[in-house]
Order: sequence, then C-alpha cells, then structure tokens
Amino acid sequence: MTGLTKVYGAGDTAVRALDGVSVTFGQGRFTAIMGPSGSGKSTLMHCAAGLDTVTGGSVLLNDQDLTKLSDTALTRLRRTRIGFVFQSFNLLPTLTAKQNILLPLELAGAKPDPRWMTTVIDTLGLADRLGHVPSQLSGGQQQRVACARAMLPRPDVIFADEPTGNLDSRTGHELLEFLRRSVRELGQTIVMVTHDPHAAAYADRVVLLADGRIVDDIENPTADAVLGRLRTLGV
Ligand SMILES: Nc1ncnc2c1ncn2[C@@H]1O[C@H](COP(=O)(O)OP(=O)(O)OP(=O)(O)O)[C@@H](O)[C@H]1O
Repeated sequence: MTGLTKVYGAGDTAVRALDGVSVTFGQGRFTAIMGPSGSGKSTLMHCAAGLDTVTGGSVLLNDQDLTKLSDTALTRLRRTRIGFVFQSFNLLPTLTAKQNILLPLELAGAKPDPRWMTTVIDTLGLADRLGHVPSQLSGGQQQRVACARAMLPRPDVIFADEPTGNLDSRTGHELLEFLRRSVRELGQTIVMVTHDPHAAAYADRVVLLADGRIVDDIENPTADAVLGRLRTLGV
C-alpha cells in the first residue's frame, strides 16, 4: 500500500481513518496489525482486501493496483486471490463445512486441487467434520472452516479481522497455531488484526497503527514487547 488515505463522510463530520499509510506485507509472512480502538485497523484491512474504496493512494497485489479495477474485476479477483476471515466466521448456515469451504471456488467456476484440499483440511484438523453444518460445529471448528475456505483457492494473501475475537482463549490459541502452521508449512501470507498481544506474538511482525498512521513496526514480536509499546500509546 502506498500513501493510502481513507476519509469517511465530508465537511465538519469527515473522519480521516487512514492518513497516508505506506506498508508492504511480505509473501509467506504472518503480520499482525495492532493499535488503539478507532486507529484504522479494520479500515486498512478492508481497503487492502478491496472490500472498501480508498480516498487516495494505491493498493498493489503483486503488480495489480486494486484501486484501479472495476467492481466486476475486483469481485472476480477477490474470489481467488484474496481470502478474508471475519471475527463472526460468516459461514452459510445451510451448507455443510465442505460446501462452505468449496463455495468461493465454485463461484469462480474453478475446481479445487484435490491434493491441496486434503493438505488444507488436514492442516486445519477438519477431516472428520466436513459433513456437518455450522450449527453442529464448535466456534473454533467454525473458524477453522472459515480459514480453510479462505485458503483453498490458494490466495496471494489472507486478511483476518480479529479471527480469535469470538473464541475462548484455548481455542483461540489453537487457531493461531493453525494460522502459523499455514504460513510456515504451506507458505501462506496472512495479515491479521488483533487486540491481543499474545495473539500478535504468533506473527512474524507487528505493525502498530495510531490515528490512521503507522507508528511502529516490530519484527519477531513477543507479547511483552507489544504490550510495552501499546502502553506508550495509552492502550
Ligand atoms: N463507515 C464509517 N463511517 C464513518 N466513520 C467510520 C466508518 N468506519 C469507520 N469509521 C471511523 O474511522 C476510524 C477508524 O475506524 P476502524 O474501524 O478502522 O478502527 P479500528 O482500529 O479497527 O477500531 P476497533 O479496534 O475499535 O475495531 C474511526 O474513527 C471510526 O469511527
């Protein structure tokens, strides 16, 4: 992202949610985005994933500028090249886990690579849950289905907005372990928003936002280092 700005509203009520953010998320890396409430984390993820329009700046996915694409081209690109995992899972309730996982590829008119599908399902520990609908799955299992759905098309990047926000701490740490494995073992690129310094410590890098700007960038973060830095921002 280069010089990314996002202004909501206009005139006296305008809110500058992103104020010239330039950042690169490396391939095959796990990056956490942290910062105080209202600092622009979700806005950054949504603009980066092409879920929201930008006011200024550019978002390059490899060489393609998402801000220059038509709605149709963006929708097509999002189905296969960008994965998104939401705090609230966002699974379709009447579809089985397997049908949910296959949905983005089906919408794109593509077939899954069977070997990759087995790898993703095994990495996320879902093999014996594929025939269940979401209401028959625990929160942690539902979120793993959401991760498998995001990973199956082999997207260039997965964005996860507080993926452990609705999980108890043990299930949350299990999910983070799966995410880390998918980066280390499968080469997935993940960018995750979190409020939890322990969750951020699973990442390779933490980018800190405040008032719509990047204020710090921590490599190989520990929970203590992140917590210390957040305290200086008054969190
Ligand atoms: N649709 C919108 N319309 C107007 N203002 C918005 C909108 N979405 C976000 N904002 C404002 O933009 C700023 C950044 O919001 P954003 O949701 O990106 O922050 P955040 O860091 O993700 O916050 P939180 O940690 O509380 O989820 C805030 O001041 C927020 O009120």
